[in-house]
Amino acid sequence: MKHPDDDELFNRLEAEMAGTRADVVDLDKARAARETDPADVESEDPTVPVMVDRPAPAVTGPGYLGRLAGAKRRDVVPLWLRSVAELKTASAWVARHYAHATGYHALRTPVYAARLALQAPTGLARFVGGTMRWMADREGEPVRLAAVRREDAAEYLKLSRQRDGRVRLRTLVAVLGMFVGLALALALYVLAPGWLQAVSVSALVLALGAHGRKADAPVIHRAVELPKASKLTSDIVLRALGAIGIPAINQAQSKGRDGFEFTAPITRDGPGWRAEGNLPFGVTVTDVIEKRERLASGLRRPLGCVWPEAESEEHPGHLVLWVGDQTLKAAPKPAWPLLKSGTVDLFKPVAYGTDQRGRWVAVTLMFIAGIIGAIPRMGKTFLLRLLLLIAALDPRAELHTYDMKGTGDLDPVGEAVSHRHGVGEEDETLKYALADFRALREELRRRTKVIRSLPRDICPESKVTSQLADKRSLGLHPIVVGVDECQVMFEHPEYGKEFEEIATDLVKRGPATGIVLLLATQRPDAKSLPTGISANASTRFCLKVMGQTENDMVLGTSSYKRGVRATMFAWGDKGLHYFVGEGSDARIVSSTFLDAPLAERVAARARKVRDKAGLLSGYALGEAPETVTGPTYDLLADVAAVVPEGEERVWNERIAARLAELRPEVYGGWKGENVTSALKPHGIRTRDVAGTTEDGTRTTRRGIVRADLLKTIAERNEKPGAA
Ligand SMILES: Nc1ncnc2c1ncn2[C@@H]1O[C@H](COP(=O)(O)OP(=O)(O)OP(=O)(O)O)[C@@H](O)[C@H]1O
Repeated sequence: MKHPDDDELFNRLEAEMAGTRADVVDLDKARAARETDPADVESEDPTVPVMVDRPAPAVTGPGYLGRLAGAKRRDVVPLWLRSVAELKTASAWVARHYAHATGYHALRTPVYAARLALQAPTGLARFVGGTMRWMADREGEPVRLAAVRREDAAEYLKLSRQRDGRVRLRTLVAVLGMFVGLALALALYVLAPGWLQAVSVSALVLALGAHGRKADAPVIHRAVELPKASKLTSDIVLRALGAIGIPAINQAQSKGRDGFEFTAPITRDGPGWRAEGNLPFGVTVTDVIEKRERLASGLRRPLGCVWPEAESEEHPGHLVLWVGDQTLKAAPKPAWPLLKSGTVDLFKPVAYGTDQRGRWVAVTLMFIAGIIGAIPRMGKTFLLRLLLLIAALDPRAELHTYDMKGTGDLDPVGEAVSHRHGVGEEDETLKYALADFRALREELRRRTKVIRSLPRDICPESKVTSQLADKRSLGLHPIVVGVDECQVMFEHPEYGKEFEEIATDLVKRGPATGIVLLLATQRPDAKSLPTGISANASTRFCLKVMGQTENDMVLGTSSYKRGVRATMFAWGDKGLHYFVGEGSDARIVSSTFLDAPLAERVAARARKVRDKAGLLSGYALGEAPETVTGPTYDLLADVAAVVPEGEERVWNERIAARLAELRPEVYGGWKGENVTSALKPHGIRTRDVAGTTEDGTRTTRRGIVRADLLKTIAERNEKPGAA
């Protein structure tokens, strides 16, 4: 007969035998080996297989100190108690709750009194009836009747005697009580002042009214309906995990195991419960996130309450499950700290939304290039406006705002503080925007030169700092450019390529020079958000999208696969988005909701601060833009000029050097890569080109084919704006 451990034994032996020997294993011998010390076996009998699992050494892994050093310490003081803002918010909620309850009941006091007075006769009847029953010892009656039915004379006599004694005593107490009561009433009637009489009678009536209440008609109703959130227990979590249809969990549970190993107790975490632990081997958190809806069904909680997450420092099978008391949408949001007062230092993180647990999430706008993507009507414009308002609150920041949708959503910011502001997709606006973008490119070049020329001790990291931004003479103040519906720019038949070229440059080199580009689009695809831009953006905000392609376009390649899926947001989840940036993993954030009047209020405050500091400029002052530095050059023509006929294939580094010679003020400092990225938007592909270096070595480097260049120029001339 097969021993029940044989399978396990085989599995263990498999690893040992694989590739090393092909002996037929004698199971009895092997079993015996399991019971003997493997070390002995190894030394004494070479034919017996060596066990794969060694007995645990006395000390496993790092020593005590090592384990202590690596231990994860839980917070002594919870986060919400450490943050003054969160403590204030929590206290304000509690205060508001009780103020509301007090007001609610105070207003209804007369109604409550009338109801109680009406119920007083019933209460009196109940009181009298109850007293009579008590005096007559009615509670013992069923026992006495049972004795009668059993015809048990001895028992009956015993019970009757006891009852007689009890009735006598209770009657005495009742009569005494009645006399005391009457005497008290008489004394009150004769001696007490009017108010005390009134209070006593009212108290008596109310007490009788309360005694006469019906169970199904409460006198006092609740002032607030508290959401009922049941406690999250391990049973509920296991039940839900077993119901989502992951085979490894189901198999474990069918064998009587849990299928999930809790690594910490289930605790309260903000306005919800947090459970964490290890999924079975091979199951990842992404597998669970994919089945979030089923998980919510298993937990019997609304979808908006259930947030399974991975923890970046743990293995991919470590699940952190946070279950909120209320859906993210319904949960009360703390007031935005910058709503009524305060200014911003763009070099520091600024709170712009809250996470599932109601904690502030901050964004540092400096040194980023951000993209915002979503399907229409999910709150993309509101989010962009919020970020621009944050920028507006740093008086040093120069704002360039473009609302290509043309509905005026960015006007509160634009009218109040923007240096450049454009609304609509008319040709005039696009020309204005293009001129501004060209000026920004020039500014970018100027800034790179300024930064390069600064001594190391002033500019140690070769990028703008808050101190450098303060020095107006250097002109390195933050510039924040926000474009809503940016696809209008990039898809424009005439200016699209140039917009793309400049925006790509701003995304790549802008952050270090203090220029921040924020682009929002409702159609995140390669045309509306060119890959040169989407791939280089450092910060991403993705509200609800419909599919994997859009998701990865906004959040970065493979995000969908890793379980970062903005497709899971519901239609009503406005303002809810995945936020990638600030050097951390994707986080779910509910952005602060500021409607147009609130936005106007914040913008007006921002304008006041700027006005005081004398930092208002451009559009906000009603100034027309200075004559725009249009393209004083044509890149394609310039490249054609430096690649003479006969030179069919040429290295980009050579083109860069020749361009720099041709127009040092424009192409000074260009390298081969600059040529590559500048030509890319025009559709000119860079390939491997064989050539000879200055010292005569034959080698292959990146370059272009002259025919491609000429073809693109011809197409452009034929169809103005095509390239
Ligand atoms: N953070 C938020 N919280 C709650 N509701 C919001 C939030 N942000 C936006 N909304 C609501 O969503 C609606 C749509 O917002 P918004 O105009 O920003 O969408 P959009 O994605 O820009 O749409 P479109 O693509 O049509 O421009 C707004 O009218 C607003 O009421």
